Amino acid sequence: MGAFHGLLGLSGGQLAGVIAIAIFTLCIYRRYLSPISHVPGPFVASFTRLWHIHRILKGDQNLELIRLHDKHGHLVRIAPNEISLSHPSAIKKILSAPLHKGPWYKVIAFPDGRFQSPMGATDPAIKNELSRHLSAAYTLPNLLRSEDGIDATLSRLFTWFDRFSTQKKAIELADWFTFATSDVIGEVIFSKPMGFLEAGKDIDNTIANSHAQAAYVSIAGFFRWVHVALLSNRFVTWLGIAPWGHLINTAMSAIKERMDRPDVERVDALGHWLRMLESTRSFDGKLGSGKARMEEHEVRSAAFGAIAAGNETVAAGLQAFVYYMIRCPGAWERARKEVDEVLGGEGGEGGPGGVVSYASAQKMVYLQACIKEALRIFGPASMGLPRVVGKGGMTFDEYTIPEGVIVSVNIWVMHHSKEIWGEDAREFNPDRWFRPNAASLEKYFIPWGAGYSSCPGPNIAKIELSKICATLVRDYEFDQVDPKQEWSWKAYFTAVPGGWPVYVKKRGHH
Ligand code: HEM
Repeated sequence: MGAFHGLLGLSGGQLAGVIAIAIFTLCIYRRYLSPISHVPGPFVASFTRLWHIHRILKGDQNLELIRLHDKHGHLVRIAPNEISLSHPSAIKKILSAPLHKGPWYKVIAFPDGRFQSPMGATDPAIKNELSRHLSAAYTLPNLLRSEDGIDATLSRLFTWFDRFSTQKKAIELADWFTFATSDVIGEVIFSKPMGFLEAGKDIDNTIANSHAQAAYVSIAGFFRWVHVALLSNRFVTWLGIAPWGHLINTAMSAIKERMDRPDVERVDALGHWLRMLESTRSFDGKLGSGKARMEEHEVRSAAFGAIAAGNETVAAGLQAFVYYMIRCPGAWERARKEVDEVLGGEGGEGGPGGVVSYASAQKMVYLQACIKEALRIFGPASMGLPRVVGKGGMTFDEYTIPEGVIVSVNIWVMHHSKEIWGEDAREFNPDRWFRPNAASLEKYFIPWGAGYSSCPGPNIAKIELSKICATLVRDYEFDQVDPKQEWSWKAYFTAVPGGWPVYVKKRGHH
C-alpha cells in the first residue's frame, strides 16, 4: 500500500482526499448529470444501490415501491442505473419483449458460478435454449400423470389436519403448507416426497433457515463476485461444503440413484429430462448455436430450480388464499357451496379425506376466482424483475430511457395499481373476476411474471392450489387464535408470510 502511495507521490491524507473527491464527483454526476437524473425517486437511490438493498433487507421493498409510484407516477428511479415502472404498457414493452435480463440474475447458478442456469442466463436466446427441454416436463398432461402420487402426499397433510382438529391444537399454516408443497415438488420431480409430512416437522431446520437464505440471494446478485469468491466457486463445489441443505441434498441423491438405475422408467419430470439427456448425449451443439442439447449438470440445475423456486411460492399462495378468504365475509361458505355442488354433496370424490381432483376443481369457477385473487393481492414474487433497455431506448410518458438502463417491473406494483384495477385495487375481491372488464384485465395479472423469462411452474402451482384449496374448503374451517392479528412477512425475492397461528376445524366437528 505504502509503495502504491509512493508511486502516486501522495501522502495517506492526500490519497484519502483524492478518493473522497472522486466519490463526491461520481455522486454529483449520478444525481444531476446522468441521462436518467430527471426521473424522480428517493434522493439516496440516485447515487447508490444501497437504498434498494436497504429496502430489500428491511423486507418491505414491494410496499415501498407502491408508495413511491403513488407519489411520483409511472417512473421511479430506485438505483443509479435502474428505473421501476408502473405504466400499464410496461408488462408488454419490458417483460414480454426479448430484452436482456438485468445482471442480478447471473447469481442464480448451480452448483456454482461456472454453470449457466436458465434463470441466470441474461441473454434471451441462451435462456430459451437452456429452458427448451425443461419446460416440456411441466406441461399439464405430463404433470397430471403424477396426480395419484400428489394425492397420496396431500392425504398426509389432511391426516395431520384431522389430528389437529381433534386435539384443538393451534398451528402455523406457513409450516404445514411448506411441508406439503416441498413434498409435492419431490413427488413431481423425482417421485419421492421430501419427507416433511411423514416426519411432521421441519427436517434439519430447512424451512426455518430458508428466510435467511432468501435474504442472502436477493442481495447477492448485486455483489456477484463476492458471492462467487465465497461460495459459488469450483473449490467449494469440489469440497462439497456448499450449504445446500436437506432439499437440494435429497434431490441430488435421488438424481444419482436414478442415473445409476437407467432401467427404472418413471413419468416424473426427472424421467423426462433423463430421456432428453439420453437422446442428446451424442449431440455436440454449442450454447448459443440454437441447436438442442442437454447436459447432465442441466438436469441437476433443473431440479435445483424447481426445488428452490417451487415450494415457498406455492405455500405463500395457499396461505394468502386462507388468510384473505377468512377475512372476506361469506367467501368460505360461498366457495363451499360451489365445491359441494360440483362434487355432488358433502364428501364427494372418495368421501371425506379424499383429495379433490384437478379436473373437478377446474369446474369451480368461484373457487378459481378466489385463488386468482389471492395471487393478485399477495403475489408470492415480491422483487422487481429487471431487464436492460436495448438499442434505440424506450419511451414512457415524457421520458426517454436510454439504452443500457435497467428497467424493472414489480409484480406488486402492477397488481396494486388503481389505474389498472380500479379504486378497490388493494382489496381482496374475487368478484372482480366476474365483472365485464375481467377478460381485458388478464394481461395485467402476472403472478408468474411474463414473457420469455416467466415462471416455468404455473401448472404445478395451479394443480396444487386447485386441489388443496378445494379440499380445504370442502372439509375444513380455520379460526385465527387472535382474529385481529395480521400476518407478517419479509419481501425478499419472494414474500413468505407467517406469524398467524390458526385452529383447524374439521367440517362438522365443534
Ligand atoms: C404460486 C406459485 C409461483 C409463483 C407466484 C411463481 C412466480 C415466479 C416468478 C415471478 C418468477 C420469475 C420470473 C422472472 O424472473 O421474470 C419465477 C421463476 C421461476 N419459477 Fe416460479 N412461481 C411459482 C411456482 C413455481 C413452481 C411450482 C415451480 C416449480 C417448477 C417454479 C419454478 C420456477 C423456476 C425454475 C424459475 C426460474 C425460471 C427461469 O428463469 O428459468 N415456480 N417464478
